[in-house]
Amino acid sequence: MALSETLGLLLPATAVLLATYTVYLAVYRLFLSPLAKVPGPRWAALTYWYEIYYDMFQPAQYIFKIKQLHEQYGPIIRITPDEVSIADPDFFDTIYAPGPGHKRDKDPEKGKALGFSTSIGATVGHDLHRKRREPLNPFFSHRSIARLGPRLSDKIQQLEDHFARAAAAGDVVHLSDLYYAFANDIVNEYCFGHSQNLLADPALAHVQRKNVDSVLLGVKFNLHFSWVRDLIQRLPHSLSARFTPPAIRDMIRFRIGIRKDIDRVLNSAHDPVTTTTTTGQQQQQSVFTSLRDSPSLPASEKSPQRLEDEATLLVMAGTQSTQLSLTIAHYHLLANPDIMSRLRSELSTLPQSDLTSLPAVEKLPYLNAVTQEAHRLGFGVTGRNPRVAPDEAITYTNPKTGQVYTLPPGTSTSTSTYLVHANESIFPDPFVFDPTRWLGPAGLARRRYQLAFSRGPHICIGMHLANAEMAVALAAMARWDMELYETGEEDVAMRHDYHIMTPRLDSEGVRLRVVGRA
Ligand code: HEM
Repeated sequence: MALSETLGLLLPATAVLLATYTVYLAVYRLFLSPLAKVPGPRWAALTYWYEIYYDMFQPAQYIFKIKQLHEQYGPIIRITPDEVSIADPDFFDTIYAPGPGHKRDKDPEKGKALGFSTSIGATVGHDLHRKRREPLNPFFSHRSIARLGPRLSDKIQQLEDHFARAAAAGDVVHLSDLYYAFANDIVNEYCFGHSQNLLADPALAHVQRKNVDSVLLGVKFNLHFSWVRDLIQRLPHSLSARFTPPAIRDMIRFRIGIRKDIDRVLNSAHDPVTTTTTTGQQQQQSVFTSLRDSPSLPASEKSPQRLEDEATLLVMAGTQSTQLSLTIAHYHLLANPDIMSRLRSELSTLPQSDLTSLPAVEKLPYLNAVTQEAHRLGFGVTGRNPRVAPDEAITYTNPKTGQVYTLPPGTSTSTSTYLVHANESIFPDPFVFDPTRWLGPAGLARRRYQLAFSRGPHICIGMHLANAEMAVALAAMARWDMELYETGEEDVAMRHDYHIMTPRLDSEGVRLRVVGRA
């Protein structure tokens, strides 16, 4: 048979097959799927293009649309053909932190957005995640972080030197850059025993921060079209470089730097680097020397590629999220003099020598409340981070109608932090920065709705580190009189969800002038 005849038969047959499959898929998704009875817009049940529209054409807006849809359809809705959103703050733990005996996997599709697929943050399976996370946990306990006090003080001194120089010269301080550098130096030193001392070079910090922002702007594309990224990565370097934007090239350089650090650690495998604490105990110097020596991890888990993934996540998460919470807190302290004055009067109750002491400042209730409120309006990881119960059905009863929904094992289910932190019944006037909502018995009761660090097996490993950084940095900034410079609430308010909360896209970050010592 001639080629043209074969094609003449094959093309219509393929078209008929495709059309039949499309009709079958539509009928399945709308009527036969176990999720068919879950309320929500039919377009969202029918096609992923509904989500793609609100992620890509309305830049990173689906998170807000989902809140609107909940107001329209109720607390449980289907937001993609395979994912259900439940806007019930009291159901959060069932999805994310169900307790012993219940497994929760991550949704494998969502991990594609960021890359570093073998890091704990992107590990899909419950058991593998546990195996990878266990050797890391001791490093990030409250006790371990408490030992960092003196190192934090050095970095605070560097930060204050910038404030002092800016006060003398009348310069504008790019606070977002300084906090980016501050958090980056600390997490690098903790992971590898050294940093690039970014705080000494705010201009470089600016470039790196902007590059990370640009990379994050690509997360929605990577989420929906990860195959394009994978394809580009498989091209010869000379070709792929043409399609690679400058920010991604910088990210590649960043990963090459991380790999060098990992190689250095792995190559000193028989010479573990240890330090002696003030009590004379020997302790591992850095996170990665410890991972390298961990007896619970098989060799395959210590491959350079896996450790590179782990380190990339730790450094990125440890820098960007902490910078955001610090910047939000600092902005609101300057924009609301009454809040600043209450913080200062609390700090004035401490002896002078304790003002830079981590154990002393982290116990201050109002300073802690300011931190909590900054975390709340930072919304933690804004990407929905759905969970999948691999071997049990999840049952949800709509409290208003009494209707029961049974989501079969394997259903991707989520509650975004935005749905909880912006819930008026828990946080009245949710977009107002009000630390007092975390004080007293009512404040204590509200803590269970603080989800900035999530909960359950994937709870943020760097929570105590971030809080320690917040405590010492906020105590330090309160020692200075500052004025915001060409900065408004739009520079710290969530306007997009690019995995983390993103303010208006043309924001320069928080900038200020330092008047002098308070
Ligand atoms: C204010 C600062 C921070 C916030 C709001 C924050 C928020 C979060 C959230 C919400 C998660 C859970 C994501 C999920 O459900 O998959 C998470 C995970 C993680 N965070 Fe943080 N984080 C912060 C600081 C840090 C720091 C300082 C580090 C570095 C030490 C860090 C490292 C990680 C890692 C490695 C994970 C993955 C944990 C796992 O999947 O087991 N984060 N973070």
